[in-house]
Amino acid sequence: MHHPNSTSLAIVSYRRQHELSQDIQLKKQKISHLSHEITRIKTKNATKELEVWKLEDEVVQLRKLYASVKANIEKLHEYEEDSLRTLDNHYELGCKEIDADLNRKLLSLKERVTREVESRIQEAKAKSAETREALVEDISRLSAELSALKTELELKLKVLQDQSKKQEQSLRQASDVELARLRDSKSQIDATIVSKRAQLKDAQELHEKLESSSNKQLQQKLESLASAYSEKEAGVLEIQRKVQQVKDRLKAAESVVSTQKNLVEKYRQETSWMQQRLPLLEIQRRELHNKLQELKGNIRVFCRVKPAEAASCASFDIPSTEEFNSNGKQVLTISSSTPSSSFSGKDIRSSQYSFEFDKIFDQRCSNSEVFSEIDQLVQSSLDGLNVCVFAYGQTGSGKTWTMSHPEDGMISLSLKRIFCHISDLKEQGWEYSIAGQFVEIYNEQIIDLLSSKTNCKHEIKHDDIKLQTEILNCSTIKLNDENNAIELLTLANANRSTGFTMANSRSSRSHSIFIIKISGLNQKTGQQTEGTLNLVDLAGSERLNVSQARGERLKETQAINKSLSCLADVIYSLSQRQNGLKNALMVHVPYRNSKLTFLLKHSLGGNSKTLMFVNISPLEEHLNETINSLRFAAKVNNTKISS
Ligand SMILES: Nc1ncnc2c1ncn2[C@@H]1O[C@H](COP(=O)(O)OP(=O)(O)OP(=O)(O)O)[C@@H](O)[C@H]1O
Repeated sequence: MHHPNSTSLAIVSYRRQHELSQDIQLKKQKISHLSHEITRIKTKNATKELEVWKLEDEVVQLRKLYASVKANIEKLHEYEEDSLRTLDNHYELGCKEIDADLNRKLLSLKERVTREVESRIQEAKAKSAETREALVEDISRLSAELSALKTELELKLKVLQDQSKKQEQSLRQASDVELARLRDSKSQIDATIVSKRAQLKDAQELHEKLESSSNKQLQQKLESLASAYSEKEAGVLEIQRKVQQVKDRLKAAESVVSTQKNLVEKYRQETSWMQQRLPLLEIQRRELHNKLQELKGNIRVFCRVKPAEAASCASFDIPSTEEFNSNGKQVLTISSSTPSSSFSGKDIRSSQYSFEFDKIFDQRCSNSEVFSEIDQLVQSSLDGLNVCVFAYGQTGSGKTWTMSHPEDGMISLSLKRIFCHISDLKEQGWEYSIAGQFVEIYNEQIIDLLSSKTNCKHEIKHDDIKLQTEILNCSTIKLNDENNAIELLTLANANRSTGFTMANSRSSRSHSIFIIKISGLNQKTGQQTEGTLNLVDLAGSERLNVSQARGERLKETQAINKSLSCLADVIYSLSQRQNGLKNALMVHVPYRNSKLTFLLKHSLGGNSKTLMFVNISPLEEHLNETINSLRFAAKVNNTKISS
């Protein structure tokens, strides 16, 4: 293969050869030389030519190869194009298929997604509806709460605003006051400054004056000022000491006050505790009080000896107040130098008699001392029990003195004590209602001493459940205080029979009974009580010669004897019952045998308390009656007479 460059070179070199051959001719010297060169070049050229021929051959070969390669390439191209076309076709077909498949899938996916989306939308819609409802509820609830809160906040705000307004007002007032005070103090300070300045000026003038005065005067003044100063200092020290003393005293007083306060607080607590316990303690007190009265005896007999008026007294041996025998009784011994012929049985021959009593009051005892023994029975009547206090004895033995003395008789003192207890018990919630009746039993007839009506029949009615007694048509006066009671007693005394018998006033021939009805209600505990206190002044017990009595007097005498002996029988039977004798409940108590015992039925038996004063005269001449009275006492006291 011949390269174009090589070809041009060959042409150039041929031309040059040609030129050179022309030059050779022209330059023969150089030709030989150059001929070598040429020969060498020719050789080289031939080699080159050969190489060119080889190269041209190679080029031809290569061209052939190129052509075949090109043909192959073209074939390959064709094949490639065919393949590509086929592939394109396949691709197009595949693409179409894939497209179709994809479209299908897409469609189904679309449908599925659409369905899914729709269902989700439905669900979401449903949920959103629920949520919306809940939200609506929440919102309405919250708005209600909000409005409530708002109202509350508004109220609070208003209160705060009011408070702040008030505070602002008070602050403003305080600041105004403070400002005024500051202004005052400023003006005071200004005034002080002015006065101080004036003083300073004075002092300066004085100073100048002093400076101008002699040294001696100054010295004297200085000394006097020094002594005055030391005096003042001592005074100040004294004042400081006194102030310290006052402070110390104040401190001590404060500590005393705080101790007192603590004590007061302690007492207050104790008082409130006591007040709480008071109703319970009151119940216990009542129970204990009643037990004590029972231990003392539900039937008690006391003897009271009237003060001696004459010299001819029987010899009375009365024990001292504290002297009791082994039975817990006091023994009265009477000795007589001239035994009375009216004594019967063995007593006639005896000149010394002994009687047992629960208590004996001698001639010196006052009514108040006597009352101290029945005081507790008055308390029992306030506690809801029925109580009877009798005064028994011959005419003139001191029954009326004991029972009805206007100042310190048992009636007066009992009333005083009742009203006193009532006011004491008020603190514990007790309210009492007191009513009084005053009757007389004369010839077995009841006479209402609070009424001026005569010929009025008074029947006795018993309430066996409440253990209370009622006298029909009998006046009852409500007693609110002692004055009412005094009015009642005055009225009774005025109405009391003033008819005279042969020897005595009719009052001595009748039994007088002052009935005090006591009803209590405790507002705090609801407890109720109903008690009756009967204060009885019995008819004179002296024995009358029935055979000598005529008409009214005979009737009186029989009635008195009957009722007194019946009273003794009733009390005796009751004491037998209470002493727990065999078949005690079988013991008959003859209440009905007299008006007196029938009237006092519920105040004599059961849990009621009976007290009998046996009033006796110390006179020798009354010894018979005294012995009779003591016998009566012995019977009701269920004791034996020793002689
Ligand atoms: N303890 C006494 N101290 C002083 N004087 C007394 C005492 N007891 C009685 N007397 C006096 O004795 C007199 C008779 O007393 P009183 O009227 O009390 O007796 P009585 O038993 O009530 O008589 P009657 O049955 O007639 O009513 C009165 O004058 C009275 O002053």
